[in-house]
Amino acid sequence: MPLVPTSSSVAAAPALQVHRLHVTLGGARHGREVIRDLDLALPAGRWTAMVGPNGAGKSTLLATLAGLRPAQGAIHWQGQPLADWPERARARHLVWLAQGQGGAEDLTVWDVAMLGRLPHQPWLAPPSAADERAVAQSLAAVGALAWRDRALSQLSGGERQRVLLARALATEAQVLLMDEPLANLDPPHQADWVQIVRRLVAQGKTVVSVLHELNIALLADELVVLRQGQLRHQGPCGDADTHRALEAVFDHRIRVQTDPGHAGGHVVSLRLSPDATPAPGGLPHADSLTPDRLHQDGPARNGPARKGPARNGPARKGPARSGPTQEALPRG
Ligand SMILES: Nc1ncnc2c1ncn2[C@@H]1O[C@H](COP(=O)(O)OP(=O)(O)OP(=O)(O)O)[C@@H](O)[C@H]1O
Repeated sequence: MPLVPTSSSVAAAPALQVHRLHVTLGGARHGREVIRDLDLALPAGRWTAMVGPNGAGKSTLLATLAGLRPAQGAIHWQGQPLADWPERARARHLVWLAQGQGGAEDLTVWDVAMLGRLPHQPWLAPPSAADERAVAQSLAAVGALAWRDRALSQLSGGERQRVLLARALATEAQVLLMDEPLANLDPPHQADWVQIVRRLVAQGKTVVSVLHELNIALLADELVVLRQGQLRHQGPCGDADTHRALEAVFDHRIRVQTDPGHAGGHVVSLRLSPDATPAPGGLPHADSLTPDRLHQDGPARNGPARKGPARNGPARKGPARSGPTQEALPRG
């Protein structure tokens, strides 16, 4: 495989190398290419945040890196082609937390978290002491141990999200891919999530997370900025070039400023442009919806129902858009 160009920040051997990746969704006949000719190298033992506008291809890319979407091009984890990983080894090495995961509604919180141990368990074997310990520690880490006997269906959106995070943690994988893991989490639990990620990284694990919460994304080590299925920038979160790239992909509707009082030292604020002033009735003036804007980032941004400030918050999707669940990862 040809060497993938690495950014200056990818000093150590990359955990992931992607070369000339193309992903088409929607079938062979009416398919749309949503990832185009993408090269990427992600550092091992670091936290990388993937950001970009709605429809940029973030979730598709993350699922593809987990081996859950057919793709053209090369994906190497730890220098080994993804397809060559034995299924069971891959399921232990790589865990994927999808946004808005459903399923397993009748299982208890404990049993849901125990699903994360499947890649470690012999077929039909009861949980080992190590399994029990990993599940208890993971539930404790997200503050969910007290609900261990409650059914998943009895939990709020944020509580459920924490249990699904515990399931991912219980796998004790070297690489964690998380798609909008902060959806439904209140600020204290968002802060807890950041601290959990920091701990994982301190243990040498690699975390890749798709985030709409830009202020939290800027706490990562590295930012991958996507738009229209292409890599627009990759760089350290503290770099001015990264900040400018971030502002550009969001049409300068955000501003990144230095703020020593803010965790990480940089803060993202929204810019309200005059041409987006709501008309009577709350919708943007039709004049502000230029053809350019209407067609910029695909269907998700079309029409007057632009999300405005909410685009920076937890944009949780319903189960219908959530794609394959974590159980879809091969466990062998
Ligand atoms: N089954 C499908 N067929 C065709 N196009 C699809 C399909 N699923 C998603 N898409 C399109 O693929 C593009 C990328 O979608 P994806 O969910 O990866 O974007 P995203 O960056 O995660 O968006 P968001 O920030 O809204 O979650 C979007 O334009 C979307 O409309």
